[in-house]
Formats: sequence, structure tokens, C-alpha cells
Amino acid sequence: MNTAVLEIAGLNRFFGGLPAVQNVTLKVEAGERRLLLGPNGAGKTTLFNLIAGDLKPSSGTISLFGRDVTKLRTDQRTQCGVARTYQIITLFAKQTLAHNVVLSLLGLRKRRWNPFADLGAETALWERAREVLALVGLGHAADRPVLETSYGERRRLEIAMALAQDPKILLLDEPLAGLSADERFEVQRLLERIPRDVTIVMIEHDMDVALAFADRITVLQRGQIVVEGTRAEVVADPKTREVYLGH
Ligand SMILES: Nc1ncnc2c1ncn2[C@@H]1O[C@H](COP(=O)(O)OP(=O)(O)OP(=O)(O)O)[C@@H](O)[C@H]1O
Repeated sequence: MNTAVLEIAGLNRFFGGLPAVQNVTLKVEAGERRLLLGPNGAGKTTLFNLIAGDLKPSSGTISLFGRDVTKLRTDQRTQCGVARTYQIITLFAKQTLAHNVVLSLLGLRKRRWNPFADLGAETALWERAREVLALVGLGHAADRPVLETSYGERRRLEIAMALAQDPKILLLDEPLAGLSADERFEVQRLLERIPRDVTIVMIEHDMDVALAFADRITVLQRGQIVVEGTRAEVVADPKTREVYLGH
């Protein structure tokens, strides 16, 4: 039985003739924790953009849950169960944490955001927002403006916003980047608590964290997959050292 939730075949994306993602073929199984590793500019974020639908491929196909989504828009892919976080946090700083989660849920419902609408009336959304904030350890801060939170709390908020959408596959772009050791520990624990019915693909540079987390690792270089396998296989492969560690 085919249990792949994400299947990519012969995927290419060029920018002005230069390949950012080149002939990428990969399969991620249900429940898997997959890590994307690679030096700066390897094409990791471009690959995320292609999977989420933020970018269109130059050629190749992307399937989610057995359905070809290559031609679907981002919001249609979200409806299929994809959620992602971004390397650069994009939040409404003056609004509360709960308000930010509610806005992301409104986006999911494909309603146009109307700044004059009475958000307070959306009781179910506010309840859901508080529920996921509690899940990421931010229940106590739900009514605080984003401005008054730490960087680590914002990263957790971003994960909460993605989780609120009840995704079947979660794309995390460097969720630990820029965090202190304590904050990293908290986000790691949070990621461990995400149930296995959510498949996770994560870009992460911190090797220790990454290795503790991943079932399988894909190493990219100049847009191409150069190594793929279990943690042990990838660590043992001399190409990993060459590409990722540069020696
Ligand atoms: N919108 C764009 N226009 C032109 N070139 C782009 C664009 N987005 C990415 N690139 C180029 O594509 C290549 C891959 O970039 P990408 O951001 O996907 O790499 P990355 O592996 O995510 O790197 P990092 O670890 O630095 O985030 C780079 O050479 C980059 O300059």
C-alpha cells in the first residue's frame, strides 16, 4: 500500500535561467519526520514554497495524499491539509496572540479578512485559538499583544498558527533559528508532542536538534538531492560531510 503523503517527481524551478531546485524526486511517508539539510542557497526554502504552492514549478509534479496538486493554489493546498511556517515571522504585532491565530483560521476558511468585522463573535475560532496556544505553552499569553512577547514566544505562536489549521502535513522552516538555548529546548519539546498523524518536514541547521528529531534526512546542494536516507545512513555518508560540513 502506498502511504506517501507527499510525492515529488522531477521537480525543477529556475530563477532567470538559474536552477534553484533541480530534478528533485522524493517521497515522504505518513507520520514521518523528514529533515531537509543543506548549505545556504541549496534550495530548501524554494522547495517549501513549491510544496505549499507559494511558487509554481518550472516543471515536475507534486502530489499530496495521492492527489496531483501541482496546479492548485496555495489556499487549495491548505484545504488539502498543508500548513507551513516561514523563516521570517509575519505576524500582526499590535494584535494579541489569540487574535493572530484567529486571523490565520479565518484565512483557512477562505473568508476575506474584513477589518470591520466583529471578530469577537467568532466564538468557536477564539476557543480553537486558545486551545492551540495552550498546546504550545502560550495559554497564559493569549491576550498579550505580539509586541510584548519574546522572539521564542513568537516562534511558538507561528507553530500554533500552523497547528490551528489542523494540518496533515506541517512544513517548518527553521523553527529554532535565533532562539536561546532555553527557548530551543521548549520548541523541541513542543515538536516532540505533535502527534504522529501529522507528518512533518523541517528545515533545520542545528545538527543535534535535527538528528534527534528526524526519521529520514534529505541533503540538498545547489538544488539537487545529494544524499537521502535514515539518520544513520546520512551521517555515515561521506557526501554529507562534504556538502554540509564543507570538508
Ligand atoms: N525569488 C527569487 N528570485 C531569484 N532567485 C531566488 C529567489 N528565491 C530563491 N532564489 C535563489 O535560489 C537559490 C535557492 O535559494 P533558497 O532560499 O531556496 O535556499 P535555502 O536552501 O533555503 O537557503 P537558506 O538556508 O539560506 O535559507 C539561491 O541561489 C537563491 O538566491
